[in-house]
Amino acid sequence: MPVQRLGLVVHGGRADAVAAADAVRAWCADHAVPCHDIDVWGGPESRHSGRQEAEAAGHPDLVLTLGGDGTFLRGARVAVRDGARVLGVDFGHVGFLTEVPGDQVRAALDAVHRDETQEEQRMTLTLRTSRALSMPRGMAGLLRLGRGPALPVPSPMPPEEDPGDGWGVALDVAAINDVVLEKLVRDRQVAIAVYVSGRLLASYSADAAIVATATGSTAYSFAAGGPILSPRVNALVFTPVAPHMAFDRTVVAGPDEPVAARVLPHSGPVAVSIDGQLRGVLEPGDWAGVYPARTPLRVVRLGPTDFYGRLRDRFSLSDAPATRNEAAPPETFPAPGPDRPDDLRGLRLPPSE
Ligand SMILES: NC(=O)c1ccc[n+]([C@@H]2O[C@H](COP(=O)([O-])OP(=O)(O)OC[C@H]3O[C@@H](n4cnc5c(N)ncnc54)[C@H](O)[C@@H]3O)[C@@H](O)[C@H]2O)c1
Ligand SMILES: Nc1ncnc2c1ncn2[C@@H]1O[C@H](COP(=O)(O)OP(=O)(O)OP(=O)(O)O)[C@@H](O)[C@H]1O
Repeated sequence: MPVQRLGLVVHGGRADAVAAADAVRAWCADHAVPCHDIDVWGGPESRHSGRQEAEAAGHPDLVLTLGGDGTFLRGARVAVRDGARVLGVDFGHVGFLTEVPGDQVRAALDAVHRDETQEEQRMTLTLRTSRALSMPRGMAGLLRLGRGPALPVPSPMPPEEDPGDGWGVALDVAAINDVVLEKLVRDRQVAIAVYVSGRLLASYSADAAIVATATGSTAYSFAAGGPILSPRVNALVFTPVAPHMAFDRTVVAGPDEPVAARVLPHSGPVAVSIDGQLRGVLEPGDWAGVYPARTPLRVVRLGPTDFYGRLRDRFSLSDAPATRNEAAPPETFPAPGPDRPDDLRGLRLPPSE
């Protein structure tokens, strides 16, 4: 379907992204597509939830981001609320989530408009907490030392969704990368009992506990020693950060196996971060349960994804020194041939020639 309305998220600190935004507006004018700038950075009065941003932008069906992974996450937060698609144009440092090189923005928009693109659905995470989240007094000032003003605390889902006592409060939020429970103050670790699929796994005293999606498996979860998951996998990846115990392994849970944590009595305050943004604080006695959100993120792909090529490229993977004298191996396996044996037909492999 052609683009009906475009929401534009721009990394204002990058001259090339700002210039590309002008090209996008010109493309929209040429194609009679309404274009709405979405200010996801704004001051304290203008930082809104994804749902409010989507409404203020007139519910775009395509959110285009011009920036790095952070800019993509900010735009995706708006897109996922409405089931809109998101396309990331790369003007950043890592560019794991962005799809299109900066100089190909017009060609990419043409392809989307002509319906020549593909869509990839990424599982997102949401959570229930024992009580509505709140932010401690003075936090807003501290957050200004970081990436700018805080997002609002997530609202509870409408009451009709809530079955009542004991199940806590369902929060109206969708994480693309991760939900992180981390220590709020540097000298007080989090102490949490962790449950997978409703069963106690272990109690941890740690700097943080990460619950990541496959998308987030290359972000904080990776830095904490977690595994890399294909974006095609729907799973919850639980990884403790610096746990003070011998068992520090990741546990990968299925999409119907929630990961929950009870904050233990002697724990320090626990910051709840969603995709890197602090959204509230839990205290001893509180709990949080993380599970798949109802809406997946719809990511525009210009062609078949080469996730593993991107992995090799973005993480600058180098081959073992012991293989240095070998001839460079072929880029693909198996060598492409015209006909694929029957038993390989259903598998995702590089296209045959
Ligand atoms: N130690 C760490 O690596 C660490 C610590 C805190 C948060 N984070 C991550 O930062 C994310 C927020 O990203 P941001 O750009 O707004 O803040 P940021 O700039 O602090 O991000 C940190 C880095 O993570 C990269 N990144 C983000 N999502 C990624 C993904 N899915 N795969 C690979 N790399 C990814 C970014 O490009 C950036 O280089 C959080 O969701 C969390 O996963 C990482
Ligand atoms: N329009 C804007 N107004 C105010 N601040 C902005 C604007 N655009 C970007 N910024 C600031 O730029 C920074 C964006 O950093 P962030 O790391 O999220 O970008 P990114 O897209 O991930 O790019 P990179 O890959 O270079 O990190 C934030 O500090 C944000 O406040």
